Amino acid sequence: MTGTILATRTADGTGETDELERLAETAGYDVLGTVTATGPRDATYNLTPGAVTDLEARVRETGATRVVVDNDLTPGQAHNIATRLPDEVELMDRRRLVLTVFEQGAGSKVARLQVRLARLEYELPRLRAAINRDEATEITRHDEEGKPIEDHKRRIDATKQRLAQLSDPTADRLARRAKAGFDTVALVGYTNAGKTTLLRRLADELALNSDHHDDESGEPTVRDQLFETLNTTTRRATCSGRRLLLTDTVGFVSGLPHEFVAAFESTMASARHAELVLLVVDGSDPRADIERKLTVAKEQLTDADGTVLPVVNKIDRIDDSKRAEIVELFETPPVWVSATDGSLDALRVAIVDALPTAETTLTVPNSDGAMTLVSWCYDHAEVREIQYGDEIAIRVAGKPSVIEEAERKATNVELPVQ
Ligand SMILES: Nc1nc2c(ncn2[C@@H]2O[C@H](COP(=O)(O)OP(=O)(O)OP(=O)(O)O)[C@@H](O)[C@H]2O)c(=O)[nH]1
Ligand SMILES: [Mg+2]
Repeated sequence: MTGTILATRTADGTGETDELERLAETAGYDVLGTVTATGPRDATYNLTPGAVTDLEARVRETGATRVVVDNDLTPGQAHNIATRLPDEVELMDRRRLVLTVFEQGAGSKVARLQVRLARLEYELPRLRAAINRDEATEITRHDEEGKPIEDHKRRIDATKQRLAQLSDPTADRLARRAKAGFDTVALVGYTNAGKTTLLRRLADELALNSDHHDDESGEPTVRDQLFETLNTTTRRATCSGRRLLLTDTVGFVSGLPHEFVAAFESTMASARHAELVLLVVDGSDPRADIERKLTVAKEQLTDADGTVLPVVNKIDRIDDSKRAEIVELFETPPVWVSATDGSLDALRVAIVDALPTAETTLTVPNSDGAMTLVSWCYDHAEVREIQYGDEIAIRVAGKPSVIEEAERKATNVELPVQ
């Protein structure tokens, strides 16, 4: 653990450091204290001069070896703050901290390359600024040719090329699966909302099989940390006879630095192409946070193909008055759940209701072929009613392409041999 001091700036004195603190803890830093600057933006530090003086004092008094500033710092601002701090203190801005957390969490090859690209892009303007200040010697001592900017750019290009070669198969995979009769459902939402916990509950209660794909490292993990899920995980579930593929995604974060958009891209692709998106919200957050986080989510989901179903999680931690207070934030009524306590039946019903559904009645001669069709219907859709006689009438509902296939199969059922 390295002793860390956080620094934030707010215009009106209502500083919010929870998220920064959790990010720092997720990175494994020991947070020793926070300095809050109140007042307008200051171009030299992006803090206030008074706060930088406080920061300097706090660092010296606690022996902290790292400072994390909540705002994004230009290379010049970073330099100005760094010169006020003891030499051994590492200074990072919020972006650099998010990068560090991503670096620790990236599991798959693609995720690692995306994080590497984000880091190289983050470093490029800083490297330029350092060279302009004639202080490049330290940063560039590994660059023997002495062309650090060109080399850096070459590394960026090489990383982009490797990423392109490993092009993300998410969209293809989802299209294939949708064709194969699966309803694709993605869980999205702010980091720590409870997506992974919910996925595990739904899959555990409903799973016939689990379906693992390349990008994933086994059982999805749940820890009280941000960005616990950096790689998507897909598991199979069955809901009212319908076969679902549930995909977990990395949590959103507000003010996502642009370098990370690519890192989020592959996980967001699964959400964008899913037939249904469960937008998971932590109901125990303060109302204002929920509102802010919903705005972030909406931005990310503007081009989603499917229906978006809001799900308010952690209702074990809220009372009726809190519910009444937050319900008005939603354009469509949310489903209320607790992923850790209580039943998810209402959610399962809501999932099936929200999926595109077709219904048909198949009438086929009573034969062995009919029995095969009946059992196929039970495996792939919801059999709502069945009547046996000389003919068998099966009223069945499910994914439209599955119902079409059932109709095709029904026309091929042959008369029984007399
Ligand atoms: N009290 C309570 N805690 C919950 C509930 N659901 C999840 N949690 C806790 O919330 C924390 C975060 O849950 P995760 O499932 O990892 O959240 P996530 O949305 O997957 O987070 P990221 O992967 O970081 O995006 C864990 O400590 C869970 O145990 C709930 O219904 N009630
Ligand atoms: Mg998760």
